[in-house]
Amino acid sequence: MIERLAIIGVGLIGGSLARALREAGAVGQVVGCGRGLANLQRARELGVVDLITQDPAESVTGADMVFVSVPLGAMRGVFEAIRDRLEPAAVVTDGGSVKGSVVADALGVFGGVPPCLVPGHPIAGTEHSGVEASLADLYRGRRVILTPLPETDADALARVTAMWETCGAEVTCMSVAHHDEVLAATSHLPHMLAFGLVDALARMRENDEIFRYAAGGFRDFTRIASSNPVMWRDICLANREALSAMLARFGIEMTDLAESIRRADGERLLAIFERAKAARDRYVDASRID
Ligand SMILES: NC(=O)c1ccc[n+]([C@@H]2O[C@H](COP(=O)([O-])OP(=O)(O)OC[C@H]3O[C@@H](n4cnc5c(N)ncnc54)[C@H](O)[C@@H]3O)[C@@H](O)[C@H]2O)c1
Ligand SMILES: O=C(O)C(=O)C[C@]1(C(=O)O)C=C[C@@H](O)C=C1
Repeated sequence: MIERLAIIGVGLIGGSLARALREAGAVGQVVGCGRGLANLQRARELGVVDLITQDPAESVTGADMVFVSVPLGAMRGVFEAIRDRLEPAAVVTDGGSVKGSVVADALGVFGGVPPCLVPGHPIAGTEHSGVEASLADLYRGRRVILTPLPETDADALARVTAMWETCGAEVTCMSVAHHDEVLAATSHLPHMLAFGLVDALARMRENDEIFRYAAGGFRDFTRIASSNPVMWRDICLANREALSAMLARFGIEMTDLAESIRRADGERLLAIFERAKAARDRYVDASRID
């Protein structure tokens, strides 16, 4: 049971956590903190939070759990604002999509990794933003990755694990570097492909015609190109090393595919598509959390 939860950044991710914990009856009071007053007022109207403030330092007063769910570029500023105001027993965790940058921000601000910090990342989301888009069941049956450090307090890790399990998620721990490499491949690269494809097509003269005939495949593949541009700029900058390596590798694969098409190498094309179909079918089966 969390007595007082501070959510700094009451958007899709923070709002969904508050909703899930409330629905489970696992939280006493929720304090919402953000920059936009209208979004905070809406969060209170929707019953996602009880109290609102635009001051991160004020939001953590009396909080036993602090969840930071702001874009990655704003993490450091939030850490600076709350550093001297955290309760001695408070646990701090976050939902940022890249973990190396969050840990680096914490190191820079706290002068070392604070034992109360449990870096985390719910592998769940949508292309929508803001509290209005938050959902009580966003994390049900989904995975949450935690990247505890050697300094991380075992009790803090247990409390954050229990919090996510209460939301119906399955918690996995891994190293910061491994997290950032894996997510560069499975989340950040696909977003680059979707943004890149839509932008390229939209800039082509004949695109009015092209988009008119785009159907299910285009829609499925490009849904994530409607995601928040600021959030994705920050993710790219925060994970630029792993993402650049992944883009370079993928570029080689695309060149190979294009060459097979140019050479009319049907055998090679079939081999690639059969391998890909088998891998995706396996993934779909394996990614089900019952
Ligand atoms: N959207 C997704 O699918 C998804 C999934 C997993 C993790 N994440 C991560 O979660 C975090 C939040 O993403 P989101 O989708 O909830 O975004 P969002 O835009 O819905 O919410 C972010 C909120 O943070 C507030 N904010 C921005 N700067 C702030 C600051 N300096 N101080 C206080 N509040 C501030 C914004 O006003 C907004 O209400 C990001 O770090 C993102 O990488 C997103
Ligand atoms: O489903 C979506 O819309 C998402 O983009 C969610 C998604 C992803 O799967 O890539 C996006 C970013 C995250 O950090 C975690 C999850």
